[in-house]
Amino acid sequence: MSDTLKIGPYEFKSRLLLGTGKFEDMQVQARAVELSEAEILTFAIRRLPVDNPDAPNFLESLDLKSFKLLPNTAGAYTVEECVRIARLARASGLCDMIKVEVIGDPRTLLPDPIGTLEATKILVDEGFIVLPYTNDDPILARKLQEAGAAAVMPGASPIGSGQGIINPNNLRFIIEEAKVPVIVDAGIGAPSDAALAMELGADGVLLNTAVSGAKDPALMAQAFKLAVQAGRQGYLAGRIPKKRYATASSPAEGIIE
Ligand SMILES: CC(=O)[C@@H](O)[C@H](O)COP(=O)(O)O
Repeated sequence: MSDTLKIGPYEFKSRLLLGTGKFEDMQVQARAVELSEAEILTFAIRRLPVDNPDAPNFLESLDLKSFKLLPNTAGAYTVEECVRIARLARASGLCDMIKVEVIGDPRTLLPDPIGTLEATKILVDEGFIVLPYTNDDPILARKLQEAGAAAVMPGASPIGSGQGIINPNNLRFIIEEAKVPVIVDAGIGAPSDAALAMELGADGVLLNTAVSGAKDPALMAQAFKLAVQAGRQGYLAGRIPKKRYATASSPAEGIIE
């Protein structure tokens, strides 16, 4: 049975999306990307010298033809900035997919929900395949889908915090109602967080800091690959319900008195 992640017209075997640009060493980044088996890589457009493609940059150690690039609008604090950055990405031929980030506050880096919705509407109208980074609000997730988002990307916890999933209940609400893929993005700290997101029924996980900041990023990337696969299989297999009291593991029938 093929179990692929479908975003807009694209289909992926891997459900792990990886952020780039935060690794200390570009060779380590390349090895981590390889071991993660991620097919979608995200990067901040503002950190790329888009007006000079020959200038050194953090993507050059990667064979970009092997990946789907997901440029993001990191650093945008207004709708106008976000839309301008997205248009720049498209004009530079980077990709038709865009991860919308409209940040509402510099300390928490939480998204501005109203700006995110507005930017999503504008960019969908302009023909982008829009994947908005959003907070874990089920109502906003619904409105983003109604606006034409190709996926919704609720944060597990603040970007780079490594706190893991703060509100699994909200994620569950978003997942239950979603008609597009739900990709848990940001705040993932350990492979177990990614496995939990997938067990909850998320379609994918996007992370950066947990791998790029690990003591051994390549080994951690591999651990995340396995965790996402395990979580997905656990979800598809259907976990047992939680009960208040014990149930004997060995059935009572057939026991010799
Ligand atoms: C694009 C990117 O890599 C981040 O914006 C993303 O939200 C990952 O967050 P973490 O670094 O917390 O995984």
